[in-house]
Amino acid sequence: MPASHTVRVDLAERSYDILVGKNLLAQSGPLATDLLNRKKCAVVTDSNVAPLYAQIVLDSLTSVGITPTLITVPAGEPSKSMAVVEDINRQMLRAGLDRKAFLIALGGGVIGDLAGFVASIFLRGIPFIQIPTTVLSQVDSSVGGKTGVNTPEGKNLIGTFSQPALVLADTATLATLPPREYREGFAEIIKHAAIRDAAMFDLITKTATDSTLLPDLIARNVAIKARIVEADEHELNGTRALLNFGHTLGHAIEATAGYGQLFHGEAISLGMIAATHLSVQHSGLPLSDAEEIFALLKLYQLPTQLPSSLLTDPILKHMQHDKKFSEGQIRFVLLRDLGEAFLTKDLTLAHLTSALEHLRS
Ligand SMILES: NC(=O)c1ccc[n+]([C@@H]2O[C@H](COP(=O)([O-])OP(=O)(O)OC[C@H]3O[C@@H](n4cnc5c(N)ncnc54)[C@H](O)[C@@H]3O)[C@@H](O)[C@H]2O)c1
Ligand SMILES: O=C(O)C(=O)C[C@@H](O)[C@H](O)[C@H](O)COP(=O)(O)O
Ligand SMILES: [Zn+2]
Repeated sequence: MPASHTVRVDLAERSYDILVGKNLLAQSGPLATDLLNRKKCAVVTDSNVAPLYAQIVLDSLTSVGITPTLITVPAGEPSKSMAVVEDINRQMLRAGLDRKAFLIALGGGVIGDLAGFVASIFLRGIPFIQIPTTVLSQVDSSVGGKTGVNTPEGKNLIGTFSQPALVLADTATLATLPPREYREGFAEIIKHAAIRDAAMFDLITKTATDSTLLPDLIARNVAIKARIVEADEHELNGTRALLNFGHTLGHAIEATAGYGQLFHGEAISLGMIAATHLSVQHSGLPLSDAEEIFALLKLYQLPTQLPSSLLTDPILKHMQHDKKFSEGQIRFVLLRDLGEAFLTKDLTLAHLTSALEHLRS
């Protein structure tokens, strides 16, 4: 069955398709062969996804004469580490994979970031295909080429820009997501709408009670990211930085909680509420718009209050290790209106402290 939606990411020689639809896993072998014409590959996945979906992908690969090596890492954010990167690279070397091999990242954003990074450095780089299996990874992390791992100092501090050759977003896989992991992805969906497309709020609201709308929402929502990445692939001209809405404090909150304690989307929900509050105070965002964002995050049962165990000082310390903090200045994304984001360096630590206080009230 063909994909129900195709979104093209136009990046000259690094262009690729995002296919969105049901039962794409079973087509991964023929699609990979048509595109790459390579005979060996690593399939990197995690311990939750492997028993559910690895065999379908392995069978599809072998059906077209590709020899796959399955590599499974423990599920969860702590696997996004340099130690696991080294381990995967060494497993690939021991399996005899060479520069003619390719890699498939099968899983959520953790696997996409981790395995995409491995592909970008293994023998100085081999092509890779993203097969995202969470809402978050289908609308966000599988697209745009940001790969990498965390360190105790902060999120995503080691990594590369490396675009996939193809993204296969099989929406049938979302049926097995636990509810908390399903809902988490809507934080990034709401983020895309908040920064670029206020009209999408309606579809996001309707999808909460009608999941048949999900493939359409995913395709339309990931297209927002695709257009932004096309305009600023390497985050150089200020356009791509808008995708960091909610992330300046969100990443710091996520790292302070301890990787995996608060999910990425949950931390970004808190970061967006803080950024929305600052937008009302500093950039004229109407309070009713801020309330609309808040209501949508609530609808998807995302966190709206900072856990009391997370103290302000450690959060601000983590924030100062982030890529968004440089030469004493904080890069922050605010909203002027729903769907209209902009970048500022005018906020101070005092402003962020007050936004964190707001998150506690
Ligand atoms: N590169 C980017 O542009 C980008 C964008 C957004 C987020 N991220 C990163 O993505 C990561 C978060 O991704 P995530 O939310 O997908 O987390 P995740 O990869 O940890 O997946 C969430 C959980 O769901 C399980 N799972 C995955 N697919 C499943 C399925 N179909 N059925 C049942 N269980 C399944 C996983 O094993 C895991 O336990 C963070 O590290 C974040 O920093 C990267
Ligand atoms: O693709 C981007 O650009 C994003 O900012 C998407 C974010 O949702 C994602 O969490 C990203 O990893 C954050 O980027 P970082 O450079 O701040 O680590
Ligand atoms: Zn994010």
